[in-house]
Amino acid sequence: MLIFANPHHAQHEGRQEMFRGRLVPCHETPSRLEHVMAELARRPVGPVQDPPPVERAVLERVHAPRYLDFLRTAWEEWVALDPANAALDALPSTWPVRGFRHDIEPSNFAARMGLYSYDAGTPLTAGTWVAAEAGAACALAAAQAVSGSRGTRSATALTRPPGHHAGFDFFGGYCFLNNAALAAQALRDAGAGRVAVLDVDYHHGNGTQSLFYGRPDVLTVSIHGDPRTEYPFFLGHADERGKGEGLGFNLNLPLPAGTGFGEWRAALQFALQQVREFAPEALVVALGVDTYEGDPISRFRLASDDYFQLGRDLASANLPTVFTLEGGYAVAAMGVNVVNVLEGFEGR
Ligand SMILES: NCCCNCCCCCC(O)(O)C(F)(F)F
Ligand SMILES: [Zn+2]
Repeated sequence: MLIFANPHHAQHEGRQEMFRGRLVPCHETPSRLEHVMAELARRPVGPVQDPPPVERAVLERVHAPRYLDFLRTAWEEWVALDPANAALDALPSTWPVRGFRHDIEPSNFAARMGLYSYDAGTPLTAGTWVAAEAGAACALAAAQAVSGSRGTRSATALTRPPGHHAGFDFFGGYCFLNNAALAAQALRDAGAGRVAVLDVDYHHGNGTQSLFYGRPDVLTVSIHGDPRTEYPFFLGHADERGKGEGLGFNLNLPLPAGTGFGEWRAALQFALQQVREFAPEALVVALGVDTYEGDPISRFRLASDDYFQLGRDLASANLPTVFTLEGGYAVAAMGVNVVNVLEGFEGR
């Protein structure tokens, strides 16, 4: 397995997020990835390398140019408003919900923060763009590594910030660039006729679903906490099956809070069966380990040893596979749980 680690991830370190109505210290911290890197040093599953730079045109295969422009310059705009802003993260506070217009881009910075986001839990900081772009580079390098005849069997984008909540032109849920979607699109552009994305993070991959919802060439499957009670709340129900020629190529498997590995694994087996029937040339796994029983913000009950089984089950699909790191907030167990998946996948 080739591993591409984000050398700039620590440049994204939010101070506070709006969480359950209060501003609290961020859950999505640099130490999450540091724990994974430390565990990989103890239990190597393959060579770890920096990714090559990413080209803007490749990011535009998934994200809107005006959104990318905004992300790249948002921090300097924020500080230009008031030098004191340099000591604060930028957070949105007003959003264009139903009935508002999205076609005209206001010149007001607070308005543009809201135009390009959907929650106030995702602080934008001085280094966010550099970190997010380098994370996308990891995902693209991993996709490249498994592409074509000389492709390796598996590759992992070891990165933060995560990506699966980010859409065509919006950030949220700690995500800015959709790494799993970028990998899937890159696999398609490298010649894979069909690609499946399987999202095993605790939270529904709303961004990934929305990006491919009308397309039959990318199957998107997500196993997650029931959105009636769990974030992101407003997408992820079982009746969302795709639209137009993409109808039948989106599958949501919402599970109740409190779900244990037995029921969760049954959903995984069903998801893998649908992937097999789709017969893709490659698989992207949006790997969040916030399904862990000790996760502070999530409510499934997987134990660390269950992640070995998850890795083995994913390997049973027998597909060239790209892993993108998504969520997981029990920081001390983060490294063990992620490496358990990768070791299980590699048949260790
Ligand atoms: N009252 C619930 C508030 C939840 N706050 C946001 C949770 C974001 C989860 C992010 C994630 O774990 O899905 C990702 F993989 F993207 F990192
Ligand atoms: Zn999550």
